[in-house]
Amino acid sequence: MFDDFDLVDVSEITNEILFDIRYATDRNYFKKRFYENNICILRYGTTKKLIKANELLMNLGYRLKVWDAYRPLSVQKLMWDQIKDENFIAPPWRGSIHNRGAAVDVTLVKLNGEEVEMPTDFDDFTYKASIYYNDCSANAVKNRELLAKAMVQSGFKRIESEWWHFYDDEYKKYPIV
Ligand SMILES: C[C@@H](N)C(=O)N[C@H](C)C(=O)O
Ligand SMILES: [Zn+2]
Repeated sequence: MFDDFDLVDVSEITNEILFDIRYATDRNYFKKRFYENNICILRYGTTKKLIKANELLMNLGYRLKVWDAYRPLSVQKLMWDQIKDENFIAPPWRGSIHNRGAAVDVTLVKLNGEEVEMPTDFDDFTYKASIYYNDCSANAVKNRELLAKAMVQSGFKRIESEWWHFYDDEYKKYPIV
């Protein structure tokens, strides 16, 4: 039906994953709406991996909630202009894996959608967002690592500076669009 390269609306492929695309609202670090539509777009190849991670988590009583997925390069430029810190935002001349439709910002919720405790909220651009930050509750660390284990088992990689950010380990086959 789809080719791995196709950019798809993930909600048309699965209804098991929740979406709260923060940049389609002003509930984000920038307090600004960047996207016109509240749609989660990813490469189909990446979507299949996300669905696998969600299945693993559903077996444990959780599911994924997506905060960000494909991001146009024009938005990357606007964000870079305000942050200019490569720990937290990819510079537009290199491009983000979000711009390839192969990175996703996700958190864990219970099956009924109830939030679970995590070390920080989305886009906390401080050391508290690091995957090595443990000066928070043991429950928050446990939930962060549960999320990461399911994502990594499904073909994603982590970055050190943001616990919610995961990228498809085959991202290089997808160009920036
Ligand atoms: C802006 C932030 N949510 C983000 O996505 N940062 C990563 C590193 C990126 O820009 O690729
Ligand atoms: Zn991200």
